Amino acid sequence: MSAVLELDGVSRVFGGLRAVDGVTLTVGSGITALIGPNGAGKTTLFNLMSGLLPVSAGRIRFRGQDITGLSAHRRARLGMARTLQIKQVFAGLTVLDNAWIAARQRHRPLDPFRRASRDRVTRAAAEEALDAMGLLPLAAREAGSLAYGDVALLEIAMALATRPALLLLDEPVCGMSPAETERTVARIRAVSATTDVLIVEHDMDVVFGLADRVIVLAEGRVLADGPPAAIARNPQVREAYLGEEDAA
Ligand SMILES: Nc1ncnc2c1ncn2[C@@H]1O[C@H](COP(=O)(O)OP(=O)(O)OP(=O)(O)O)[C@@H](O)[C@H]1O
Repeated sequence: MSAVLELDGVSRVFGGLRAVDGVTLTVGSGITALIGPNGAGKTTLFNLMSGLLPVSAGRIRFRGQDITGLSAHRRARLGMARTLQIKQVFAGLTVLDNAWIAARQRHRPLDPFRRASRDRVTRAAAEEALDAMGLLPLAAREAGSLAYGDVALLEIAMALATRPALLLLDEPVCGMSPAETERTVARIRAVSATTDVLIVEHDMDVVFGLADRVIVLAEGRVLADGPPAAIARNPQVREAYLGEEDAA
């Protein structure tokens, strides 16, 4: 089985600080969770993967292709989709239009004469993505009128509408009620049957309930990498988190 995403010695330096320090890892099929104490470098690593930040050193391959120097936009067109901690939907547009705009970014036409068939593909991708997130009944609603949990689901739907090979989710249940969290977790689990997912998440119940594999980052380095049960037992991981609690 080949990995969808491969990082080899990836580092990112901010001034004198090595926020990400020589990370080598692969992201394979199913749901991979990236966890770690505050300041471990998770967000920075996520931004390096998606191309929001350039690496200071190392290489990144996506579906076998070296993408180290590619912009976030180019990575998206190759099939990498991401959501951000700060929700980004067009509040004045309908739910369907939001998904449609997202779908169109990936399925942009090269041939203007094929516009009609392209529009069908775009619309189908938008509707499938909304359906996957349970949002089809809200398709005609203005996105700005949605409950917080539905906005978060719409954001994931917008990423899915590009029909990605890899979906990167940054704290997808942050700020949600327990009921919204449960619903979102079930949707992400269903999506993972057809799309590989990498999730950065602080909620340990979500991580250990959802992930097939957990990668623990501490001080910019990979501390542990394995199935959830082994990670939960790992003494170094426990120590990294206990240290955080002591400091709090
Ligand atoms: N743009 C930046 N400029 C300078 N330092 C930064 C920048 N972004 C992150 N850092 C530093 O890099 C380190 C890693 O930060 P990062 O946000 O990646 O960690 P994190 O694991 O996502 O933390 P949290 O769980 O608190 O969100 C921190 O020490 C942070 O202060």
